[in-house]
Order: sequence, then structure tokens, then C-alpha cells
Amino acid sequence: MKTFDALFEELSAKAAARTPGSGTVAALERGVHSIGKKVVEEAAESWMAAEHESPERAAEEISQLLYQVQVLMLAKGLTLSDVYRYL
Ligand SMILES: N=c1c2ncn([C@@H]3O[C@H](COP(=O)(O)OP(=O)(O)OP(=O)(O)O)[C@@H](O)[C@H]3O)c2ncn1[C@@H]1O[C@H](COP(=O)(O)O)[C@@H](O)[C@H]1O
Repeated sequence: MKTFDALFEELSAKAAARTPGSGTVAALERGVHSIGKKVVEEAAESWMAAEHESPERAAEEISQLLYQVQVLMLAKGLTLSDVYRYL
């Protein structure tokens, strides 16, 4: 099972290598504005799934939110440590 930290490592490597075919690389090329909208979209879908759907569906939407948050971090050049220091 993939963890938050392992996913960030994977996405960082793909961003650095500009891996062809990577959706993450494509999202980074679209930029912060586009990624920000995906964060908001997935946050709303997580909320709606939590209110109206099953725990499994909520978990699926939340996983997509976590992914989009990591893409936003990469777009801003942030590391996990940059964020964790505020937890
Ligand atoms: N966890 C995710 C993940 N969650 C969501 N998404 C993408 O985020 C987008 C949002 O999904 P939506 O629900 O909005 O679906 P959609 O409306 O059909 O998609 P869009 O039209 O918005 O693209 C989709 O295009 C998904 O591909 C993800 N893309 C990648 N990952 C992970 O990131 C890794 C690297 O991915 P690549 O960079 O594509 O190789 C993968 O191995 C996965 O583990």
C-alpha cells in the first residue's frame, strides 16, 4: 500500500525526470492556477462523498485530494519537511 511519503517521493522523481506520459508532469506544466482548481474540486468531492456516500467512496475522493495537494506542493517547490514543520 502506498503511503503519503512514498507517493511524494514518486511524484518528485517524475517531476525531476519530466517522465513522459506522467499526468503529474502534465499538471505541473499547466501550473499553480490549474492545480489549485483541482485541489478545490477534489476537496468539494471529498466533502460531498463524506456527507452523502459510503466510507469507501469518501476514502477514494480523499486519496485524490491528497494527490492534488502533493502536486500543488511540487509546483511551489515545497518539500514534505516544509509542510510538516507546521504540524
Ligand atoms: N493518486 C493519484 C491520483 N489521484 C487522482 N489522480 C488524477 O487526478 C485527476 C482527477 O481526477 P477526477 O476525479 O477529476 O477525474 P476526471 O474528471 O476524469 O479527470 P480530469 O478530466 O480532471 O483529468 C485524474 O486525471 C487522475 O488521473 C491521480 N493521478 C495519479 N495518482 C498517483 O500518482 C502516481 C503518478 O501518476 P503519473 O504522474 O500520472 O504517472 C500514480 O502512480 C498514482 O499512484
